Amino acid sequence: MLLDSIHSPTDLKRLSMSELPQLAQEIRQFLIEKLSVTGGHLAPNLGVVELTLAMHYLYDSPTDKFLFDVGHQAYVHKMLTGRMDRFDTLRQKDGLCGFVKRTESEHDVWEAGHSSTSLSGAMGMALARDMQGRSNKVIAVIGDGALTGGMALEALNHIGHEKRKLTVVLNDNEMSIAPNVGALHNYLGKVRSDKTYRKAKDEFEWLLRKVPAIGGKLARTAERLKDSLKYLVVPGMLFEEFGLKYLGPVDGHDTEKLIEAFRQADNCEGPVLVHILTVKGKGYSPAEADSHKWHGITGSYKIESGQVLKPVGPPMYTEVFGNTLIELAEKDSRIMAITPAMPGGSGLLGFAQRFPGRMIDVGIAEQHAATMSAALAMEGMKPVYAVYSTFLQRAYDQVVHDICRHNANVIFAIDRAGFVGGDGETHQGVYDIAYLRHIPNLVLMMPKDENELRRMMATAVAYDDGPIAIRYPREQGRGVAMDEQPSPIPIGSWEVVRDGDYAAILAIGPMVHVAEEAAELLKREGLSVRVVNARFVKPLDEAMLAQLAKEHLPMLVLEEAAVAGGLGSAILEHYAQQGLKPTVQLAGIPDRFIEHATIKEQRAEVGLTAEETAKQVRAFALLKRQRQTAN
Ligand SMILES: Cc1ncc(C[n+]2csc(CCOP(=O)(O)OP(=O)(O)O)c2C)c(N)n1
Ligand SMILES: CC(=O)[C@@H](O)[C@H](O)COP(=O)(O)O
Ligand SMILES: [Mg+2]
Repeated sequence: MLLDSIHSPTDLKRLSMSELPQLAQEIRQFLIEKLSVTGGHLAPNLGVVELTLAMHYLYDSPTDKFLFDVGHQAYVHKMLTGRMDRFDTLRQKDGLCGFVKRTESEHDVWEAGHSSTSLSGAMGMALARDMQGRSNKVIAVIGDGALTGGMALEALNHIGHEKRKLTVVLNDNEMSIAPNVGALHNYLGKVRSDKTYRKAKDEFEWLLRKVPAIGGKLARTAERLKDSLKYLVVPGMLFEEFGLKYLGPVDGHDTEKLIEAFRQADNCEGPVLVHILTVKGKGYSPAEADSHKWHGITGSYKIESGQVLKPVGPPMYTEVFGNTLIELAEKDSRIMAITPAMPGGSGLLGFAQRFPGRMIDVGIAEQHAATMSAALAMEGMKPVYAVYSTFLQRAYDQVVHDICRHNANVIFAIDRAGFVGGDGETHQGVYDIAYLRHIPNLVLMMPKDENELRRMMATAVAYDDGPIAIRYPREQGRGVAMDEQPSPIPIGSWEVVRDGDYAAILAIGPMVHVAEEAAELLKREGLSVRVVNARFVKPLDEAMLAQLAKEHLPMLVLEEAAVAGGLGSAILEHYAQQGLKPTVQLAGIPDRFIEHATIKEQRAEVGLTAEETAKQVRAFALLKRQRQTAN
């Protein structure tokens, strides 16, 4: 096996070009086998085997900078840079990160997780290089999906302006996670299939090669003619208009052709875009046939059959959301679903099938999705903006400026709220409470189980007074019975799920059940603890807060979200404004990033467990005695 001899890019360079196809085959086999146990982003990585080989074969990483957009397709890069032996730990606690990770290797120069940042990174690295008089290469690999992200176009615009030397490799596999959407996608499709240009270009080059060595003038004319021919037929001219030289399309699975194209790019002045055509999932038939499903696999699969092993038990919150939205949309034709490139992950495929034209996938464009939703609401529609908590971070200003300021009646369906597990720190949905609750006009709520999610969706659709957000976790429901006709919940009303008079735990979402388990543990010690489902972050249930203060119950606020700016902070602010000083302790995510692991491990890492919660509540007794002694 050639692969056994590869421990660094230096080892790779010792191989002959003719050995690379075999190595590519071995890399694919390695990925298919390893990920059949660990899960991960199989299809994207199978599509970039030859590309990554060509880059490491021709260039000198880390002197030459490789920037992988999103970074979910960097497994081959990790294999070639000495991390093959760590793939059994992929996306696991203290294991190999599923994205590029600077602390893992000197070859990992640019981290991501969120898409469309690589071109800005490349521009910055090229600028720094030039300011420091260095001469290294800068190569950014960006997919056709990530190219629909606004940041990428901002960077392209600047790259074309600066005209500094760098290479953009556009990895065009016609797929985002779902099939890619948008004018850019259609445009690239023309280049992929433009037989006229490809035939004319090949014939022209054949002709040029036939004519004996052409003198300078005629060569320059020929070059100009080729460019004008290109201008006439090749739609890839968009990039030339942006100020980048366009090369391609190149077969993205032919290592030799890729190396030739990169060499050509290296010989050009200024920025170059090399457009490569690849197949997402290349080399594994189930993934080639359905690269949407095989974009990212959570869990394991059977290699031969391609059967993905699904968790048994209640449906994910996402599935309950998708099914409930269909029910609601049956009765309300104003309802539209908007997704920034995540129709599958957000549970909207059924909705799209049932209501063609009422599910709008805008591509990787969270900002555009938000502002467009505001306009839809202003014009009498009932837009449901379905977005992961972490990706909504991209649209913070649009939420403030275009939705809440207008009090636009947009419904936010914020999925992946809380820890997300294997995707780790770039994807944790733990900041949305902090970045949303301070915005005027917004209602923010989170259900304790899947039935309450349905009730909150009914609440949101019935609510016409402005923006309203529901956040829910990346996990299965609790297996509770679901109301046939979910009834709306009074806005701002919390729920006492367990009575008690020793202390109170105010919890939200899945933490309500952690609180109930903690209360059960404490009951065995004779301590009766009240559990409140503090399901509205905004508005707070001020009547219940007054009651709790009046009873002098010490309180613990339990949330799977950043403590800073979270629900607990809101409660402390409320009491401070009332001039009250009850005992309120906060339990949530501390001021640091939480890396990849299972959700259970991530919760344990920050103490969001029944045992830790019980310990904190038990400490109230000590606090009480200390206070009594002091008085
Ligand atoms: C800001 C942001 N929005 C959404 C996502 C989710 N996401 C991850 S990869 C991906 C598709 C990327 O498509 P492309 O760039 O073509 O790469 P490919 O997977 O096809 O290689 C999306 C939408 C993200 N990572 N970042
Ligand atoms: C790389 C990326 O951002 C997406 O593929 C993300 O990993 C999807 O997350 P879920 O698996 O939670 O849908
Ligand atoms: Mg793609």
